[in-house]
Amino acid sequence: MDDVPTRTPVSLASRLILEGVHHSYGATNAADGIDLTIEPGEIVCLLGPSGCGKTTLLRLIAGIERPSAGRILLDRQVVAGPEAFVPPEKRQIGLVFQDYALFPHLSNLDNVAFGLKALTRAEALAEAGRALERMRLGRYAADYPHALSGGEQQRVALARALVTRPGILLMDEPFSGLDSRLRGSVRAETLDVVRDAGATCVIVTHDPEEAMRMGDRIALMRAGRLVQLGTPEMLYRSPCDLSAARFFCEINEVSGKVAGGRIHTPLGSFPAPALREGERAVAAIRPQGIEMRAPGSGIAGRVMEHRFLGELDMYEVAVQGIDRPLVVRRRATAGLAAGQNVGVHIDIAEVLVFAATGP
Ligand SMILES: Nc1ncnc2c1ncn2[C@@H]1O[C@H](COP(=O)(O)OP(=O)(O)OP(=O)(O)O)[C@@H](O)[C@H]1O
Repeated sequence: MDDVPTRTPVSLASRLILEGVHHSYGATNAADGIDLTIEPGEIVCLLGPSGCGKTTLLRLIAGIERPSAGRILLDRQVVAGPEAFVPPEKRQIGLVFQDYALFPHLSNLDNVAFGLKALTRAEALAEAGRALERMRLGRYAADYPHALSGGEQQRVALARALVTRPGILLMDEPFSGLDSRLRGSVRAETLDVVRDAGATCVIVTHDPEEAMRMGDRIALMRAGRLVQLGTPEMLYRSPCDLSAARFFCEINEVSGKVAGGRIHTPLGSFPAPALREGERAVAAIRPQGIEMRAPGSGIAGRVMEHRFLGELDMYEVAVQGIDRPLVVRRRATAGLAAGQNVGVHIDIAEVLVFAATGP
């Protein structure tokens, strides 16, 4: 094909609004009053541990499930609510599942052409062919999905989801079937294609790093609820509670008590302006926020273990007054080995303070 467009045709991106959305399976509240607005063209990742309700929310948006209360709007149209329910095929959505859900008995070209029901067969095949070309899969058009690698199958699934130019693209753990070496490149490619298409996009993932790479915003979920919504930086820097902090980064948790607006711990005192006087609290210290200098400065510590991990090595450092050694991540320091005494210094910018009785 000579006249292959290099960019994916632009969709008319939809605004998605969820208002007080509830859904339960028996006694399990899989969606427990979700309010969320996603702007046209925005990529939002639904992030959270297994069973928190991410897939249920995606299925509600798609129209595969119907909410027991609340409303879902696409642009100004109510697609789910007490007064209306629009079935999935009428919602102008594109879906990409974890297992790609390609039809094994159809060629890659026919898989992509499948949703183009409004076109003649010849038009649908031509359009599907262009979509495969854009994904650099044109040479596999006549082949069957099983002959492709996982990454290529994922791209066929993405071509199929985008060929109808949906206003909103919904992806459920789209990269989890790929091995870790392939995942990074397929992720980056997918992000380019989705941005080019301009579609609003909701991606379900349980991987915080993936959410930070892909999402304009991240919606952090727990037990059917939305616990925090914001940019990746906002969620990483200012997690709403200790559980959210733990979810984003390995942390050292050091207990202490609040006095004079600060938490006092064996590692020193840190500002705790939002906490009550006398309250038990936890200082969460990121491993990269701990520095080891010559003994005699800072807090006395001893290196218990050193593991070479490439760019940043991991050290475990015992400090008096703390039950477990601190996990420290630093560039490998020549000669710093297990058994050595060090002076521990904490970078206050890497310390978050939370009430001890978090969820
Ligand atoms: N069809 C169903 N019948 C009964 N319970 C269900 C059904 N689907 C989901 N659930 C329950 O609803 C809750 C939310 O499930 P959901 O699959 O939405 O979570 P998730 O965050 O996507 O989890 P995962 O990451 O493991 O896929 C879980 O407790 C789950 O066991």
